[in-house]
Amino acid sequence: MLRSCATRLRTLGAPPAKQPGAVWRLFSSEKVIHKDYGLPNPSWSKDLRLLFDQFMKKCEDGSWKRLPSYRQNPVQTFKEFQTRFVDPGSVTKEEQMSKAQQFSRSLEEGLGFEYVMFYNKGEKRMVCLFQGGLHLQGVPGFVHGGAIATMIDITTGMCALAEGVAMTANLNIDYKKPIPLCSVVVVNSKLSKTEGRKLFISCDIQSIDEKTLYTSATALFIKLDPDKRLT
Ligand SMILES: CC/C=C\C/C=C\C/C=C\CCCCCCCC(=O)SCCNC(=O)CCNC(=O)[C@H](O)C(C)(C)COP(=O)(O)OP(=O)(O)OC[C@H]1O[C@@H](n2cnc3c(N)ncnc32)[C@H](O)[C@@H]1OP(=O)(O)O
Repeated sequence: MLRSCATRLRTLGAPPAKQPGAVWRLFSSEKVIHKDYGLPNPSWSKDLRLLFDQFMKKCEDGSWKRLPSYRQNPVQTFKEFQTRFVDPGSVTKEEQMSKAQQFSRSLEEGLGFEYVMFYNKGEKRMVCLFQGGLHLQGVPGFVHGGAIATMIDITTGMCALAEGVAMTANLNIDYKKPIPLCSVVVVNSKLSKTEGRKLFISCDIQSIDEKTLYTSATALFIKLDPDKRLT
């Protein structure tokens, strides 16, 4: 389903996957550099690089695909989303739209959310390799629960988006062990059931040696109905 996910995201205006660093002209007066954040940077630990390399190997036979990740979606993405699902009276102004950023990509490199996602279409599984930086602290030395929820929402969300444009309706999280800051963990999500527009997705977060289960969660996403306005 990844091809259709990628196709859908492109339909919504995301930059094509094969053009990291390409210059995208959104308005005649504005140029935005779209950097692909799902690639190694100097803040990535040895563990994260190692895991990244392992998953890139898995991509070679086509069973897994790495997802590119951008800080900003082109204005066209907003426009198409709003045209399809938002009441014309409540659409966001174009100037504001151009300044919007993906929340999880808006912090300084290495201090916030460092992650990369891989999708297995056959298994309907989305895996996220995540390193939580020092500015995600909750209890001293550990990642904030809200930051963990964010990563679960994004990972399950991307799993859901492979099926269509969907939003989180419900997220249940069991925090079993605290996640140390700067450690690398594996967020593993899978579409477990579909009922009409409802997508049920399970998710857990484990240490890289799989010995520690930090978090387990279930999420319900609802595919948006084009005949209903969100606002
Ligand atoms: C959306 C993305 C778009 C574009 C992507 C572009 C770029 C991608 C780049 C990065 C993406 C990163 C991933 C992002 C993932 C993050 C996702 C979010 O954070 S979404 C934000 C949080 N969620 C919301 O704000 C949603 C607020 N809720 C709603 O707007 C609505 O409730 C809804 C979810 C849209 C559902 O409303 P509908 O009117 O469409 O559905 P209903 O007729 O009410 O229900 C259908 C069906 O589902 C059952 N149901 C609904 N809600 C719940 C619930 N909370 N618990 C259990 N069941 C629920 C309902 O009972 C109906 O069931 P049925 O009668 O059996 O059919």
